[in-house]
Amino acid sequence: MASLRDMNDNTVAEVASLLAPLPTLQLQEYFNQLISSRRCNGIQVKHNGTFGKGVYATSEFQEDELILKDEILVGIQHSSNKVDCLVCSFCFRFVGSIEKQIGRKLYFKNMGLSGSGCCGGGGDSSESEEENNECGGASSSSNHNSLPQGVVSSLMNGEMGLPHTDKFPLPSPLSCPGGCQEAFYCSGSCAEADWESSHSLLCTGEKSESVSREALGEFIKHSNGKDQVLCWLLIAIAFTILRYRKLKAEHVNEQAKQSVSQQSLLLEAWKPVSAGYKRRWWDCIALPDDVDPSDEGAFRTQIKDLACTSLELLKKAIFDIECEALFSLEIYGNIIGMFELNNLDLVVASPVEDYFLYIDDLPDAEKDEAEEITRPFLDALGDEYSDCCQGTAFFPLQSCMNHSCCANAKAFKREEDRDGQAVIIALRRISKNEEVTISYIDEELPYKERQALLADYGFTCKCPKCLEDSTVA
Ligand SMILES: C[S@@+](CC[C@H](N)C(=O)[O-])C[C@H]1O[C@@H](n2cnc3c(N)ncnc32)[C@H](O)[C@@H]1O
Repeated sequence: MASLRDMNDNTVAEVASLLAPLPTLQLQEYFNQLISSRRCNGIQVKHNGTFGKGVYATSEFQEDELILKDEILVGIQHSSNKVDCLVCSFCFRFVGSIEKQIGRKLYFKNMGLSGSGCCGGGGDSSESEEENNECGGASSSSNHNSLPQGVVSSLMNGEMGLPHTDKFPLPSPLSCPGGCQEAFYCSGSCAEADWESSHSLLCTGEKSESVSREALGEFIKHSNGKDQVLCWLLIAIAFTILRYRKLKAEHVNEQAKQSVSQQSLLLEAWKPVSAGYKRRWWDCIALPDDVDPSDEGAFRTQIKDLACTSLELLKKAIFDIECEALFSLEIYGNIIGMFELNNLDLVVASPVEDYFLYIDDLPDAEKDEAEEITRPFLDALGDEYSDCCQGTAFFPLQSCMNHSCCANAKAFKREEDRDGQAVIIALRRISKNEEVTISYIDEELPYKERQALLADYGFTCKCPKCLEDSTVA
């Protein structure tokens, strides 16, 4: 087990430097670059003096105006949601066709595998799913009439077509270039970007660059059975290793110009993770409701033991001696802790929902004609016709937003936002220099419940609403 005790002095020093806060100037430079690459010029990230970094408006925003669209650094679709929605493994856009989406879902449903529900299931959230995604309502029966498997298969395989689906074209799914049959993409550029950023190390197919595909499979199985956050961690470590290798390759080409140490290359590769707010997983994880406060110590030890076990599996799967520091328990705990404190729901609305709403809105004669064909499928899907893509992700800029129970912004997917990016919209006018805040919790809850939920993030909220409510609570 890679505890600090087992590591040589160099690696111990490397772990310490990875965990040291980034110098202010470097941090500022990193976020300035990120902001300009995202083309969201009305904001800046800066320290607010009281609780770390925050996002501030550098120009005025009007109500409903877009403040920020942030790309995912590391994200995952919930494993239970994978049978409900076929999406690009990199950008989370729906792929295939309406027929394929419906056929596939019914196929898994007939096997008893589907059914996470649109607004149910999965993952810690710093934003309510309701706000991220509005699930509409075509009239559907909750009576799940199953269809013959032959009909379902021909729909899934593209042998059977449904009316009006040409209005909802989706990109054809491209298979993983590594041959894993688990990742699919909406385009060659997404396939390439995913391969380069993490998937080449995580692919279980024949072209995998992992140390052991068997160990990788074991790690994934273990994580899905315990806590999906471990899969997220696997991607975060693979991402850092591949960034390191890329920087090293670039450096080898530039070697004659200047000499850069292995340690500084790893520090540079680690910067996106380094810039995130973090604490150790077993220190910051919220105590579940069913654990008695007197058992808190034992619970935290149990979480640390889980981290130790999964770290062993991870090392067998993707260990890289040049990045040994990443495989220490301290780093491991801090990456998961960062995720726990910063993750945002990843939600992408379903084109299948749009399709049935479109049919429902057709003029009577056309609607009757279409529904004769579509109705059995809608009935078979039941309320799950509108299931959206659900997952969880870390967004480097959005994660700098602090909380307020009377926030001036929120995460909200608009009609046109059809991929996994985080979209932040102004809830009211925001003036220049004002801090942009979002609510991590349901701000309509009573004061005490809000504070209890926010305790999981390690702070007591002192926003104007809390200050006022605390006097009457
Ligand atoms: C998602 S991060 C927000 C950015 C963070 N301030 C940073 O320095 O990167 C969440 C953490 O920020 C701090 N935080 C956010 N909102 C806060 C608030 N209203 N009061 C006190 N601390 C807050 C807490 O430590 C929380 O765990």
